[in-house]
Amino acid sequence: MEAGHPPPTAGQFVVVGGGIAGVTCAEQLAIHFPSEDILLITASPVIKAVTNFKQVSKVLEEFDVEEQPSTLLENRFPNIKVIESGVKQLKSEEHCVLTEDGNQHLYKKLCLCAGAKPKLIREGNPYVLGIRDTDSAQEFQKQLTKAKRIMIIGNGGIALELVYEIEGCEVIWVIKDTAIGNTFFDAGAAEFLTSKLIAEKSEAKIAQKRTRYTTEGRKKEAQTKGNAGNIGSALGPDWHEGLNLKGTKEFSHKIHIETMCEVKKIYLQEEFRISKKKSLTFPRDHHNQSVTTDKEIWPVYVELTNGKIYGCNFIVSATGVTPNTGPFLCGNNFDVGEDGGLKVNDHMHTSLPDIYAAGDICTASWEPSPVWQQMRLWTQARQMGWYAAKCMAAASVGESVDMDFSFELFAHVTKFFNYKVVLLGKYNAQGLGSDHELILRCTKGQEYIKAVLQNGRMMGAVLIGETDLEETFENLILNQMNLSAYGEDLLDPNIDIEDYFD
Ligand SMILES: Cc1cc2nc3c(=O)[nH]c(=O)nc-3n(C[C@H](O)[C@H](O)[C@H](O)COP(=O)(O)OP(=O)(O)OC[C@H]3O[C@@H](n4cnc5c(N)ncnc54)[C@H](O)[C@@H]3O)c2cc1C
Ligand SMILES: NC(=O)C1=CN([C@@H]2O[C@H](COP(=O)(O)OP(=O)(O)OC[C@H]3O[C@@H](n4cnc5c(N)ncnc54)[C@H](OP(=O)(O)O)[C@@H]3O)[C@@H](O)[C@H]2O)C=CC1
Repeated sequence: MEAGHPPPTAGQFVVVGGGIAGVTCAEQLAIHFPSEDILLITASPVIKAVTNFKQVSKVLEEFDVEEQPSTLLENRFPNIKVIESGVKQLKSEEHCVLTEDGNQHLYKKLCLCAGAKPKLIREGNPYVLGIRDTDSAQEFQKQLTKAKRIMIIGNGGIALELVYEIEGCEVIWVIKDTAIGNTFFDAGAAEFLTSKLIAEKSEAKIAQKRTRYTTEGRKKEAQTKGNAGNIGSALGPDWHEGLNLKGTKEFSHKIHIETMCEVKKIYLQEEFRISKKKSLTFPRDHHNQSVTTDKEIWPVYVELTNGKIYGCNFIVSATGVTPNTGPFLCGNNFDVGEDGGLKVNDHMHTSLPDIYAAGDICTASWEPSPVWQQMRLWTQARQMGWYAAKCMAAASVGESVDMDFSFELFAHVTKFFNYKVVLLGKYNAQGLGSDHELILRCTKGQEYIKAVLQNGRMMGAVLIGETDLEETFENLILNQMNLSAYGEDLLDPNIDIEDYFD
């Protein structure tokens, strides 16, 4: 053992990370073993608790997330002890973790749930912001209140939410693809949503989604920012509800989309002034009107791979996440996936003895069901944390456990541009090649429904709007009924498909 450290506590169940995955895992372990102490070690002074959990259908689930002081968790589960200190080092051979407060903790079984970090287009550039936790979201808001124009890079969940929510600030949205929202939508769904984006945004306040964060937790977080370099838990749905996402201007929405390009070079103001040869591009809105004469001097200029250059106040890099596997895991020989996550098998077990992982940090490395894929989402963090606890419990008493049902079918419910969005199975025909057919139904401004079929069987679906079809489609994907005989009738609005199949 490390010289100078207090003697380690006895081996127990230890969970690292106070996000959805870690907290769910600790809670389940506490329920399985009421007479044992469960240690939850987290770098953030608030934890994320799942509340109001509702199983909407067999696989679809909805819940709220509350950011709470860790004492609330300890009150609910007297056998959970929370340590608010980052893990400095894992010593897997010694079954021990060292924390930044100078203590060491022996584990008999450990679950790593340390989440992920934003994957930024440029590390260390003060004008490039990522959004992950409460602190980074607040920093973004602070910068936005002084901004006239910002650039958003990326085409996934965060970018989709931001372009819809930001007001009073020009947005140059830079995407690699031809259509918006590539991580969730195909071109058809993107077109359906784009029409909403360019339509004048209603003055009415957008209906709230879910999630409330307690100010209690926030206050405490502000007071205890002692864990320099450590990240807080990821935000979740409705993270922007409490933030005033308004720039300095009076207009509502001004978005210019640059498709099929990436960032080539970022110039600071001074660098740009020196390279005078470059001429500025004036951004245009959807009517091809110049939105500015651009006499402005901007703090930062961005050259895109299509040759255009835009000045802006700052850049948001909404370009995905990287699993948070270092430096506290250095020196341990984990198998990692292509995306850098800790590989876990069908029992959430990593490649090292007695170490499990769940949530954004891990890479699912089992042979998945044909209609499931990993995405770093809230629901999967909860499901993985829950299932990891079940596997840890079973292993410690020598029992076997079957794969949890939630991994049978990918199911995600969320909101984009104020539409309810349900994604099921291979919703974008991922991995199906050209051997599939799509059946579509679209009513502009109201709903967009897409069913993905292969050999007459439904493999996935996208449901945008209040379609009420999620349960029926979920069943059709799960039971793999041959739907060839129904053809296009499957989405005929005159046929009540729910009655047909339920
Ligand atoms: C802006 C934003 C919006 C999102 N919106 C949605 C959405 O609408 N729907 C959806 O499904 N998903 C959404 N997500 C994704 C979702 O939030 C994550 O997938 C999920 O929260 C991951 O949970 P986790 O527990 O694995 O990790 P995290 O929530 O990141 O938790 C990791 C925990 O580990 C702790 N930690 C890190 N390092 C250490 C260390 N060395 N020692 C101790 N503790 C450590 C952290 O402090 C934190 O408590 C969003 C993400 C972001 C950033
Ligand atoms: N409502 C919801 O469900 C929400 C979910 N989230 C989740 O939070 C996490 C973080 O969100 P986000 O950052 O948007 O991540 P996402 O993974 O959703 O999207 C990242 C986007 O950035 C693109 N990209 C990656 N690298 C570059 C680059 N160098 N230049 C330009 N574009 C690039 C990706 O394109 P490509 O795919 O081609 O690599 C993709 O379009 C994700 O796990 C996401 O699923 C976030 C907000 C809302």
